[in-house]
Amino acid sequence: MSYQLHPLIDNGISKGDSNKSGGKLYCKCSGSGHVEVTLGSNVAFNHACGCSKCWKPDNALFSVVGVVPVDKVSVTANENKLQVVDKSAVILRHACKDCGVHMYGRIEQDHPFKGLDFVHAELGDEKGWQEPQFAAFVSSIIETGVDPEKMDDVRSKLQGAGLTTYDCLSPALMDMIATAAAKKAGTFKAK
Ligand SMILES: N[C@@H](CCC(=O)N[C@@H](CS)C(=O)NCC(=O)O)C(=O)O
Ligand SMILES: [Zn+2]
Ligand SMILES: [Zn+2]
Repeated sequence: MSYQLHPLIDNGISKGDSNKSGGKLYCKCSGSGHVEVTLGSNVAFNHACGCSKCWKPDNALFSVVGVVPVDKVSVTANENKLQVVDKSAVILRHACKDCGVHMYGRIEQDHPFKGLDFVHAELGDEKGWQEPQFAAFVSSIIETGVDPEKMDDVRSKLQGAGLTTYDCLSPALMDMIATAAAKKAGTFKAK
């Protein structure tokens, strides 16, 4: 193919290990200068994201990002190298000042996903992280410069890799957001 979706997707997705209970993530700085984040659980809702805000490896059109409870995330080396990319975003993405890799994204404001941190498990040198489950914000890759005429091809490649494509989040995640909104609005109907 003339473009890369993501290294974890282009060559066929490998299943994760359901017993995996965490591991370490490293930024791309070499030697002892890397930022290290230790996760105390596997990622959940791991997915490809085409939005312009999520960190992507070189030449990839998509990010792969999943969530971990905030209390399972700790920065275990070189935390002083982290800075927030965009303080006005919902997800405060903490990136390495030197290599630019996003080590974790945290939500501080009131939001249905508050309490979950967004991480890129591919930054770990260990295998077994949950494999990508779906592709989100697919149309957003146009905003990063992809020719709109390539979209059918991109979607069929994602689907061929086993990823259902969405132009926002998956139905399960959109339902969680709408449920929180309904509770706020007073329109929520419990079963
Ligand atoms: N089309 C926009 C979509 C951005 C967007 O909404 N990203 C989603 C998926 S990561 C989100 O939840 N963003 C919240 C945030 O970035 O704070 C873009 O590509 O920049
Ligand atoms: Zn770095
Ligand atoms: Zn994103």
